[in-house]
Parts: sequence; C-alpha cells; structure tokens
Amino acid sequence: CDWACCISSPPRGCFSRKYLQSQGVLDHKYCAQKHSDGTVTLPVVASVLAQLDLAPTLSEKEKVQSFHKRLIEAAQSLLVSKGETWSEDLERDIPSRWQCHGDLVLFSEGCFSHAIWKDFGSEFWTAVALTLGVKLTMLLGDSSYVTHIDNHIRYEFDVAKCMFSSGNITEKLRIASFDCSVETGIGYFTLPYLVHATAAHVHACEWNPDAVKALQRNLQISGVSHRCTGYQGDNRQLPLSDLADRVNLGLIPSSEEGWPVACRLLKRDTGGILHIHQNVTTPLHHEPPEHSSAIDVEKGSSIKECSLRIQRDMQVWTAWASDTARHICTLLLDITGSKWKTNIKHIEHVKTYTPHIIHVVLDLECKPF
Ligand SMILES: C[S@@+](CC[C@H](N)C(=O)[O-])C[C@H]1O[C@@H](n2cnc3c(N)ncnc32)[C@H](O)[C@@H]1O
Repeated sequence: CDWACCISSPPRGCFSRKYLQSQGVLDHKYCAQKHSDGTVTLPVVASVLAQLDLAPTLSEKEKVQSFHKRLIEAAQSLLVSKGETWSEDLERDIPSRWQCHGDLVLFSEGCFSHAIWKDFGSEFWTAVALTLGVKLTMLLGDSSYVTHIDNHIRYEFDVAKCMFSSGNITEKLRIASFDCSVETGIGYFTLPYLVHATAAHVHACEWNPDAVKALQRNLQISGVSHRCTGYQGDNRQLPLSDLADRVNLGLIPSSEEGWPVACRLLKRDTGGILHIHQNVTTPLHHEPPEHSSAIDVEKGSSIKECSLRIQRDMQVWTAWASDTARHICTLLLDITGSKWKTNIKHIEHVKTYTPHIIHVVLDLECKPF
C-alpha cells in the first residue's frame, strides 16, 4: 500500500485523531483504516514522523542521545557484517547532532568523512535514514521539498532553494506570545505573527522567488493569506512607508542595512516597535587557571567568574543597544524631518554561537515627540 506512513500499534505510537489533527500532521489524502482487532490506523505525513513525540517520557536531550546510540549501532552492525573492524575513530565520525526538515536530514560538514562510508554507498545511507526515522536523505532522494512543523505551524519549502532557520525557535515562541491583533507588521517571522500573535496584517518582502512561492503555499495551509500582502524583491527598494506598528529586522549577523527602510515604515503619528537582531561580539574573557590549589576555592572562583562574565556580556549588549537606539533616532529624524524618542524595552538572548558571539534581539520602542 502506498500510505505515506501510518501509526497503529500501541504503546509506541498510540495517538488520537484529535491530537494528530491539532499537530497538523494528519495526511488528508488518505482514509483511516479499521482493523479486525478494533484498532484504527491513522495516516500521517511521512515527513513529520521523526518529529512526533513518540516517547513522551524521554527528554529532548535523551531522545537525541538515543538516536545517536542507535546510529552508532546501525553503522557498527553494517560494518561488522562486511567483515570490517569497528574503531573509536569511526565512532567519532558518527554525528551526535543533525537537523531534520521533514523527511530530509542535514548533517554538518566534518562527520561521515571516513572513506569507508562512501564505499558502502546507498546501503549505508539507507541504514542511517531508517535509524533516524526518515524515508530518504538527499544522498538517496530525488526531491528536496520538505515539511517542517514548528510550534504547530506547517512550513513546506524546497530545502535546496530556500533558507529555513530552525535555530530561531526560541524567538518564534516569544513572538507567539505577543498579542498583535490590532497591529500591522512587516519583516521576519510572517507566519508566527499571523498564526499565533494574530496580527491584523503583515507585509512580507522576500527576493527569493522560491521562498515567495513557499510562503504563499504556507499562508494558504495556515488559512491566513487574507491577512498578508507579499512583495517579491529587495526590501531596501520597497515603495512603502508610514504603515507599521512593528518591524522585525531578523537578518543576522546584522540587520543594519534594513534600519533606514524600517524607520521609513514606522507609523509617523504613533510610532511602533523595532525588533533588531544582531550578533554581538563580546571581548575575550580570561579563562580560569588550569590548576587551582584548593577545590572549594576553584568552585567559588568559577561561580564568581561566571557571574562576572554574564555581567560583562550584559554590559556589551547594553552598550550596543544604546548605540543602536541613538542611531535609529538620527535616522528617524533624517527620514521624517521631526524628532523621535526611543526606549530600550528588552534585550533578548537568542543563541550563543561561540562564547563570544551572541545572537540578541533589541526590542526598541520608537515614538514621535
Ligand atoms: C536567514 S533567511 C530567514 C529565513 C526564514 N525567515 C527563517 O526564519 O527561517 C533570510 C531571508 O531573507 C531574505 N532576504 C535577505 N535579504 C533580503 C533583501 N534585501 N530583500 C528581500 N529578502 C531578503 C533571504 O532570501 C532569506 O529568505
């Protein structure tokens, strides 16, 4: 049967239709099937199987660890069946992290680098794909169109042609908690603003035609197309002004090129909020000495070091935020010809790339005098 994928046997995957519906994973192309023993098999989209919470008792970390262990076991058993010897070197070559986009898995460079995996070819990649619960990988597959479900929003896109950042999930969750029901917005995170923050209207500008196509499709899937106006092209050339209560400037490492257009877009009479993303670089910190004379002293100093480090990081972010606020004030004056005041409402820490490069978001309130 050509069912995309199905879940039938408890206890591993016993879900109600309502639960699957609420997660947006029921595959409506197929009908449910009733079996002679009274159980019912519900069709789900194959690509989301790996993301379903199949083992609610395990934490996310434990789940990744368990997949990593299974990946090692699968590689080991294939290798041994071919008469090869397992080694620590090979074990280190098995990745412990990866990104799942529906039924496609992305591994970083620097893993599976050993020539032996290449020699095993598709047999090895099939074992990897099966272990991770995906149907295919780019190494075997012929389609790069994927479905990714993030906080109940369904994103369908061509992963080979569009960029999707799953690392922004904490920021998407924060946006989901906003109430934008009387607001017009523009910028990043169109779908979370429309679906969860229930924005009255969102303007979305994108220069990649494939991403525009995907956005149109996803707006329809979420049933929010009527609250979105899309523009294809360079957002710096956008012929719009004086319409937004909120502008999301999500481009990193810096969104600075978009600041003038964002200032032009803010409502002239009431102003609004700019969410300015930036990778802020903090100075290198002095690491604690390798050997310390007494354990309790070492422990004490590491806590102190840690809190000092956080304080220094916060000072760097605050200094960056103050500079940015001043810069935005100048831009607003130049663009509108009148004075504005800005207020740093919040600085959100999104992600640490290295201990010294930190992705932050400044929520800057801008009001005309
Ligand atoms: C980092 S990706 C973000 C993708 C997605 N919004 C997400 O959060 O996962 C940045 C997106 O902005 C688009 N982009 C970058 N600069 C642009 C510009 N000047 N005008 C229009 N679109 C732009 C890129 O094509 C890309 O789709």
